[in-house]
Amino acid sequence: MIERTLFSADHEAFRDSFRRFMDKEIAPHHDAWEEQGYVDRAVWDKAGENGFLCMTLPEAYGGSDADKLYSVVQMEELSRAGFTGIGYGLHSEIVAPYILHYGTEAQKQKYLPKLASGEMVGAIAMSEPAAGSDLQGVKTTAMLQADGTYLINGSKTFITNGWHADLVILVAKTDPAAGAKGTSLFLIERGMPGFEKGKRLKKLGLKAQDTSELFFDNVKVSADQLLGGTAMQGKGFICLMEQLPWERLQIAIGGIAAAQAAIDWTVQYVKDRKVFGQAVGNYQNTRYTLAELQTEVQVARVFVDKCSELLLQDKLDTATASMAKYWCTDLQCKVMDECVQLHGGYGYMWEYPITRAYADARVQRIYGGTNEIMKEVISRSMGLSGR
Ligand SMILES: Cc1cc2nc3c(=O)[nH]c(=O)nc-3n(C[C@H](O)[C@H](O)[C@H](O)COP(=O)(O)OP(=O)(O)OC[C@H]3O[C@@H](n4cnc5c(N)ncnc54)[C@H](O)[C@@H]3O)c2cc1C
Repeated sequence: MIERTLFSADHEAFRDSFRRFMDKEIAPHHDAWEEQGYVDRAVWDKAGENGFLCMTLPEAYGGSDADKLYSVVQMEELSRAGFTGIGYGLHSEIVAPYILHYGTEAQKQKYLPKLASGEMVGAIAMSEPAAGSDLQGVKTTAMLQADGTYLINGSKTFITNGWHADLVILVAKTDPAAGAKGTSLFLIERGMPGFEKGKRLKKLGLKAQDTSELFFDNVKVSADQLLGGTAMQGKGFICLMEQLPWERLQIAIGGIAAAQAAIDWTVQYVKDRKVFGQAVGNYQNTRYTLAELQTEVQVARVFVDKCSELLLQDKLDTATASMAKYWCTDLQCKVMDECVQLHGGYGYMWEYPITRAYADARVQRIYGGTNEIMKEVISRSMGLSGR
């Protein structure tokens, strides 16, 4: 295996300490959380207390000024262990950065320390029942009123951390006739009159993740809740586009870590499992299958590590990140399928981690922009267009 050069000794020490945290605070409970359909709120507080949320924020806003590789380590560890109910990544590396990059100073001071401490759980609400890939088709509106407030109406679905969320970055149209240029981002807090959570959605995988519907019925907010203030009205789509490379790379990072874990479990399983008087791992089909999967995951990891390097240098472009997202998640699903096969009937039993990993993997090709949309982005970067 090619030695990874991405991480320093400090990153690896952090990996050890986060593993200890997972062993103590997550591992004993994750099965029960899958049964109940959400993680206990306390696991957010504990992560905050231990400095595991929003690590890359500046210290002035409650973070640790850590580089993004600490977040990469955390994502890898959660994915490797299959703790897919834990939404720290989206909270720390998607929601908080929007506020850090585009928020007013008052918004940063109001919300970032609470996100870092775990006092607030964050979510981002783009998708709607009739608008996922086509975000320009968002129907939720935030109409400016004569008194300077905004009146918000609409609904969102499939929102990660949605049920626990105390703070939601909401994508809404401030000028429905203006297409992408009429899109703005709002900061919506739990308890604002007219803002209601819908049901937690029952899913094929990510059983402990509180993915929810959100409803907005005449929610009246002041201009203070417009992310970045009135100067940012109509600029929401640009913010969404700017954040895409890192968001997509995060999915690829998780995908490759999960795929490697699946290979490792399967190697152990096929050594132990005997059929026709010998280990399953002795069969050439098993050995070649695992050799092929390991080769592909190794190749993918080198590419993803390179993308992380580019990210640190601020050079990761959307098309390259889209390649990582599409290719690594396709590979993740292929690895899970082959590894389930090598487990035989046990690979179909929920108590086996490979079964859960198989179910959890499927959504990786769908959210964060579907893999078809990734190919649209990549082909456009090659000067190709369907229209
Ligand atoms: C578990 C889970 C968590 C999620 N978390 C969040 C979240 O936190 N916040 C949030 O806002 N959203 C979230 N989503 C929503 C997710 O981002 C969308 O489901 C995704 O973008 C796809 O949109 P859609 O479901 O409307 O599918 P559609 O857009 O209806 O797509 C249907 C099919 O058409 C294909 N398609 C669409 N357009 C094209 C095209 N131009 N060319 C070729 N094929 C195309 C798609 O690839 C797909 O195969 C989550 C979804 C899930 C399942």
